[in-house]
Amino acid sequence: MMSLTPDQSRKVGLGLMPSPIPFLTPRPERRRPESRGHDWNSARQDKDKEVNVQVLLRCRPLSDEEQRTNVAKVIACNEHKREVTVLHSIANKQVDRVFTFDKVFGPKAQQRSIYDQAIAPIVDEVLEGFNCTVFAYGQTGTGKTYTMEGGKRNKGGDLPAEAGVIPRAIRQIFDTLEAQNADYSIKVTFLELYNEEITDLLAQEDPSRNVEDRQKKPISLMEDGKGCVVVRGLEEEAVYSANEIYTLLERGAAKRRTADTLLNKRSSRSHSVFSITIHVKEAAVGEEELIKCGKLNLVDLAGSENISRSGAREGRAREAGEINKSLLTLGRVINALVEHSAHIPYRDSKLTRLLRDSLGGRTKTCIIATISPSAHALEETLSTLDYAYRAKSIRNKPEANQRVSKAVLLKDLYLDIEKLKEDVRAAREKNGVYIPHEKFAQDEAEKKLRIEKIEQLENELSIRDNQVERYNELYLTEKEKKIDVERELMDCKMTLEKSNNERLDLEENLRVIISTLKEKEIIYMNRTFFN
Ligand SMILES: Nc1ncnc2c1ncn2[C@@H]1O[C@H](COP(=O)(O)OP(=O)(O)OP(=O)(O)O)[C@@H](O)[C@H]1O
Repeated sequence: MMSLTPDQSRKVGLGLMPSPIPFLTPRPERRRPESRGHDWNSARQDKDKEVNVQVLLRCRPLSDEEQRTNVAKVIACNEHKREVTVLHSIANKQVDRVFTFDKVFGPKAQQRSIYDQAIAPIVDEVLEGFNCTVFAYGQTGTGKTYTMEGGKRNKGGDLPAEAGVIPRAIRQIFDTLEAQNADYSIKVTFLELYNEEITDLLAQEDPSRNVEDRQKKPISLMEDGKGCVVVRGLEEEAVYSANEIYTLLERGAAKRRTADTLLNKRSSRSHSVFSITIHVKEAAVGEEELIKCGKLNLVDLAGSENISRSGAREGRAREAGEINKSLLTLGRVINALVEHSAHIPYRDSKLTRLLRDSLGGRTKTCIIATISPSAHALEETLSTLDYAYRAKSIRNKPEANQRVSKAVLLKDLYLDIEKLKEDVRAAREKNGVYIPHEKFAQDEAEKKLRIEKIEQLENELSIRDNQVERYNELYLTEKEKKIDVERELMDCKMTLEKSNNERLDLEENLRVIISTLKEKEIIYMNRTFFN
């Protein structure tokens, strides 16, 4: 079981779903925010409204190297028609393929324009209390990280033109809340999923701990009993200004593992999830102060290319295999959702467990598919386009998070503190991890139910096995009977053929006899006539 260090216990962060967080209001003296006109009742009325996952397509420009070597371009983007055309010829015959997406951004599209058109409205939804996810999907080197994180910061602290979705989202959140004079808190987490293991990209190395302790990152995924996935042991970092984000991104980027591949020297072979949780104090209703909460997940997936093409070998085979397992499961989840299958294999990989609510759940989701215009990447580009096109038909039911009263939030926090104290005690005494009594009882009850279910399934399986065995025996008997009948049929056919041949011989003989008789009759008549 995992144990927590006192340092972690201070900062333990929970969940892809918003967790109760201390209300860090930077300016308590500020006046109440003006209402932005959002009607929470209407948000609740929207409960059953299904919306499709939004899919955007971004094609990067040819790199300097590609331009220098005159690499052919096989992609044409029509932003106005929201179409991307893959110029393709087979045996001198032009067989272009055209795909339509919710938005298409060509090689000239600027980071700012993509953000303003596609992401800013999503961040507005987060500020209204929704959970939203944006994830980047595509082949290595097509610009996923460029789109999500973007270029380096300017010295002055302004956003550079190359800033990606993450810094722009943080800037928009701060700007909006400041303009409203809102009381708010913003917290971020940054995790990496690599070889089905989660690493906290924001966790500071504690030099006082020994190497073994440092390597043991007790981060695990847990279900919270309400169908939500919780990342246990993840540090939540409070952010007080938009400029701080670069320090966090740099801290995270430094920790991200990269491996050289034949396609891209510093190819990211892991998935990363950057989450921003916002708590905003709303106008008080009577005595009660209400707090709304929204969460934005920004997911940068590992390169989608297949293992053989990326040149991953031997030492990295496991690594590549695991990454593929997560992406394959993501593909299977998308297929199952599109085909309305009864079983969606979310549990088959950590990535799909993490993204569960974003695919077919209550989260608003947007996928940015990134492609290269180069002829060399044609095969992967077509596969990304097919994948992204399929994802367009996934339907989610976005639901705004319930507002919580400050009193309830504080109560939750006190409970959390108590739990963390117990965790620390358990860690100090090195006797495992503290689990509250109710949680333990609930886990035990679930375990009992699961054991009963397994027994029931085993019984059903054994009944089915017996049936299968019986049917097998029946099948074998029938098969033998069939062989006998076939043999008899063959004998009959041979007898029939023999009889037929005999009949033909007899008929031939008869014909000879008749003709002989006729000849004799003529001779006899001639003799009689001349005599
Ligand atoms: N739209 C773009 N405009 C200009 N340069 C771009 C664009 N997209 C990507 N690039 C450049 O292409 C290179 C590869 O991009 P990036 O690292 O973002 O790819 P990636 O898809 O994240 O790859 P990986 O899967 O390895 O993480 C970088 O040098 C980046 O600056």
